[in-house]
Amino acid sequence: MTPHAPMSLDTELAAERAHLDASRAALARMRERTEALFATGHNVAGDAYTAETLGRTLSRRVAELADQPDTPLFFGRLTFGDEEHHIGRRHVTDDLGEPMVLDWRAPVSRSFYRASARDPQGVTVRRRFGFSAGALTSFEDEHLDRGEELGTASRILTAEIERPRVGPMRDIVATIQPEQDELVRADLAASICVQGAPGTGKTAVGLHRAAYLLYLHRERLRRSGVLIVGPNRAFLSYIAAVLPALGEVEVEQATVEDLIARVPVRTVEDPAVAALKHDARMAEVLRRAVEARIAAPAEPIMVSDGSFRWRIGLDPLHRVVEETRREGLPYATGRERVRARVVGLLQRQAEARRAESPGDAWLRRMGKIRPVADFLDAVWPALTPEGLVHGLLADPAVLAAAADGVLTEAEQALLTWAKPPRTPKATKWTAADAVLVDEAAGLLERPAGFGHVVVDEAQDLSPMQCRAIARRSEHGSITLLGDLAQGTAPWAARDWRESLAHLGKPDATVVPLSVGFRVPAAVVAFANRLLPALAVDVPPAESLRRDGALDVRTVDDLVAATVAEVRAALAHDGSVGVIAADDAVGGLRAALADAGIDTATADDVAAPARVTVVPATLVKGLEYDHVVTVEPAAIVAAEPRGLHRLYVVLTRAVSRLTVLHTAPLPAPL
Ligand SMILES: Nc1ncnc2c1ncn2[C@@H]1O[C@H](COP(=O)(O)OP(=O)(O)OP(=O)(O)O)[C@@H](O)[C@H]1O
Repeated sequence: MTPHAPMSLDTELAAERAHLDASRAALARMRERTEALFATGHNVAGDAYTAETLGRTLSRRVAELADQPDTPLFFGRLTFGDEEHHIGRRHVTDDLGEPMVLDWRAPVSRSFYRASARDPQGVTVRRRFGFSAGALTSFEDEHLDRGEELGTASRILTAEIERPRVGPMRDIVATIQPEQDELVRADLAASICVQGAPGTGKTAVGLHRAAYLLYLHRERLRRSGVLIVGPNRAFLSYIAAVLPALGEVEVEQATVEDLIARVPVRTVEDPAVAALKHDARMAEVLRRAVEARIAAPAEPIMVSDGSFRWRIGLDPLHRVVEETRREGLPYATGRERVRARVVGLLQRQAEARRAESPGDAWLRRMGKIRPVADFLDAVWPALTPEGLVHGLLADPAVLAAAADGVLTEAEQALLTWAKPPRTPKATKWTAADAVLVDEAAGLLERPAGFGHVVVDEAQDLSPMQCRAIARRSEHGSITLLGDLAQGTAPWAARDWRESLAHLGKPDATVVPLSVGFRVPAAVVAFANRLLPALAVDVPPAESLRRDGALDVRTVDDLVAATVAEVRAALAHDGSVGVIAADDAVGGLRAALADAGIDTATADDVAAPARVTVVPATLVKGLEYDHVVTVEPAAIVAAEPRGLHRLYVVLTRAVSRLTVLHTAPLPAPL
C-alpha cells in the first residue's frame, strides 16, 4: 500500500476498515484455495505416500489459515517514507500475491516492536489499532520522524493490559514490548533463561518465541519439533489457545510428568525419599548401576556352522567389550555394537576358510545364534529402564555397589524398599521413581530430541527433571522461564546457573524482566512484603498498572464472607478466582453452590462459570481478574515452602485482590 494524502480521522478509519474487510476476504480466498487443493489432493499426488504427506500439509495449512472473527487480522501499520505495511497475525496476500498484511514475525515487522524516536529504523509513522470484538474502533499514531513516541503511555497498550480478563490466555502480538521482543526474536541457537517477577510476561514471551522460531525455521523445526513444558494440566489448558491463534497448531505441550511417563505412577511416598530420588547424585548411581551390568567375558565363543567350527578366544572377546565400553555409547547401542563386532570376528574366520564373503542372511543368523546370544546375555545383558531401577531399589547389595561413596548408608537405607515387589510390573511406582526410570532409559538409549524446548515455571524443576529435559534438547536450544521467588517444590532452584548446568546449557544468558503487566501496583507492593522472607536474590517487580484495588479484611466467618465477596465481584466484568488452601476448596465450592453460584475447576477453561475455585497448589501461572484469597495462614501452613506459595497466590490478580482472614496474617505481611 502507498500512503494516502492526509485525510480526516473518520475517512482514515473508514479506509482502514475497508482494508480490514478486503484482507479478511483475501484470507478467506487463500483458505478456499487450500481447501480445494486438499479435496483433490489424492487425485494429483502420484502415490499413496505423497498423497498422505500432501494431505497432512494441506490440512495443517487450512488450520493455519483459520480466521478468528473476534481477533483482528492486523493490529498495526508501519510507514517507511512512501511504503506502508499492515502488521498482523499472519501473511495475507491478494490474488496477485501482493502482501495485504505482513506476519508479525517477518523481518520488516520487527520495527513495529523495536523502532523508537531515537532509533526510528526508517519508520516515519507507527500506527496501532484499537479493536473491539474484531471490529476496528480507533488508531493511535506515533510520528517517529518527528520524535514522537508514546512508549508505555500508549492508550491502546494500557487498554489491553487493563482489559478485564476472562477465559484462557490470549496472545500479545499487538503489544509486545521491546525488551520482550528481544527475547522473542533471539536466535534459534541461543538458549536463554528469563528471571521475571510475576506477570512480567514470561509465559507470553516463551509462547511467542516458539511461534517466532517456527516461522523462521519452519522446515527444520517441523522435523525436530518444538515442546512447551508447563507445571500442570490446568496451566497447559490455560495457555493452549495461544499458539493456534498465532497459526501454530503443531507444538507439543506437556508437563514433565507427561514427558517421562514410562511407568504408571500408582502411589505417593515419603517426601524425604522423593527428594533424594530427585537429587542429581542419583544420576551417578544409575550410571554406575548400568555399568555394573557389563561383565568380563568368562568363556570363549564356539559356533558350529554346518561343517565348520568357529572359535573366538577370550583375548579378542575382552578387547571387544573393553573397546565398546570405552566408546561411551548408550548401553543398548553398545550391546548391538558388541554383537556386530563378534559377528565381524566370525565373518573374518569364515572368509579365511571359505574364500568367499558370507551374505547378509548368514550375518543375521550369526548375530542371533545361541552361543553369541548367550555371550551377550552374560557380558552385556539386555536391560529395561524399569528393570534397572527395580533391581536397584529392591536389592540393598546392588544399591550399595552403585552408591558407594555417592550416597551415605542412611540415604541408601532410605531408598531401598522394605518389601520389594517381585517384578517391575508389580511395582507401585511413585512420581520420583518415574524420574529415575527416565534417567535409566536415557542411559540405555538416547531419546529423540526437540529442536527447541520452552520450559515454564522452571524454578520448580529438580536436578533430575532438568536432566530429563536436557536429554530431549541436547541438540536443540531452550528457553527457560521462571521466578526463583515462586519456587514451591522442595527442590526448587535457588540459583539459575545450577539449573542451567543440569539442563546441559551452562552458558545460557540469564535475562531479567521486571515490568509487570498483570498485577496492579498496590497489590505488587503488598505481595513484595514477602520477598525478604523468601531468601532469593531477585529484582523486585514494578507494575505498569496504576489502577486496581487491594482489600485485606479480618472476618468472622470465612465461608460466608467468601460467598458475599464473590457475589459482589460478579457485579464487575471479568473472571473471579477464589484461592484457598487445598483442603478448604471442597467446602468453599459447596458453599458457593448452595448460594446458587456456579463454579468451575481450574483445568476447565471453557467452562461458562465465571467463578473458579482453585487450590493454592494449582494456581501457578494462572490469573483472574478478581482474586479472593481465603485464609493466607492456612495456605502457608500447608507446606514447607508455604510463604513462596502465598507469594504465588497473591500475584494472580489482574484488577482486584481481596484477602479474607480469621487467623492473623503471616508475619511478613
Ligand atoms: N506486552 C504485553 N502486552 C499486553 N499484555 C501483556 C504483555 N506482556 C504480558 N502481558 C499480560 O500480562 C499477563 C501476565 O503475563 P504472563 O502470564 O506471561 O506472565 P508471567 O511472567 O509468566 O507470570 P507468572 O510468573 O505469574 O507465571 C498476561 O495476561 C499477559 O497477557
